[in-house]
Amino acid sequence: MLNVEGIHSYYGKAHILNGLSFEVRRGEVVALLGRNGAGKSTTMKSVMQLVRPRTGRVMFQDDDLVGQPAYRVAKSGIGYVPEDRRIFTDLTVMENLEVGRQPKRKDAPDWTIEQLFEIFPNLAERRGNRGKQMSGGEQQMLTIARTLMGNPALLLLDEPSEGIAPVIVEQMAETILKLKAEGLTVMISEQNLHFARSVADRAIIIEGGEKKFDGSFAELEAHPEIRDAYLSV
Ligand SMILES: Nc1ncnc2c1ncn2[C@@H]1O[C@H](COP(=O)(O)OP(=O)(O)OP(=O)(O)O)[C@@H](O)[C@H]1O
Repeated sequence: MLNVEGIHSYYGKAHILNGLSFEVRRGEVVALLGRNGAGKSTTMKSVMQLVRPRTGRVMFQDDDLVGQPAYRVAKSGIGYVPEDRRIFTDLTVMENLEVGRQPKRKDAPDWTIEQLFEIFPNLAERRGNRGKQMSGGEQQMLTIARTLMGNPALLLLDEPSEGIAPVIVEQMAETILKLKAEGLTVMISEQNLHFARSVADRAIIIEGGEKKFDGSFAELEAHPEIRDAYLSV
């Protein structure tokens, strides 16, 4: 579904992604792992074209996204939830969800607000509340739910377990598994190996903008030296 092929991305002169290639297949949950500064967020931004790779291709359903405006990437079916939650604090939960509404798309789950309330019961209870009255974890859930209102075929979640209470982290894991059960393809970036293993089918480890490992969590467990070299656990 998504084929990233040899991308090089920069911030000014700083060379951040160094010929990175990987694939995300339809229906799987993939975890992009790596230490602080490894290039996980830059990878997601390079898929969304918020950072434009200077070379390489980002193939999404037979289309090269490189050079396309970010809004068109979103319209083509990739939902992106950045690290910093971006809800409208003065709008209610319902209004925030309405803002995200996009037409149906073939090949992608089609969400109604009621279906999203089944997956995010906390949001259902707080549907009339304004964004600013919600906890960090609830805001994180609302950002994801609003992104789903765009009916993406692929969802990119940048560090979904970061900065939220442990009980909400568990809910977040359950939520991602429910989305997978609905057939959504998901890529998460994570520093939390335990969380990643609880939701993802496969791990891709990057360091210094290069891929160092691509395989199952069982394979990763069989090679503790890889974990020790590239992950902080
Ligand atoms: N806007 C920017 N301008 C310049 N350098 C940046 C910018 N954003 C990130 N970087 C640098 O790019 C490198 C990769 O950062 P990136 O945010 O992709 O890492 P990450 O793996 O997502 O880590 P984190 O967990 O900190 O988000 C780091 O060295 C970082 O300092």
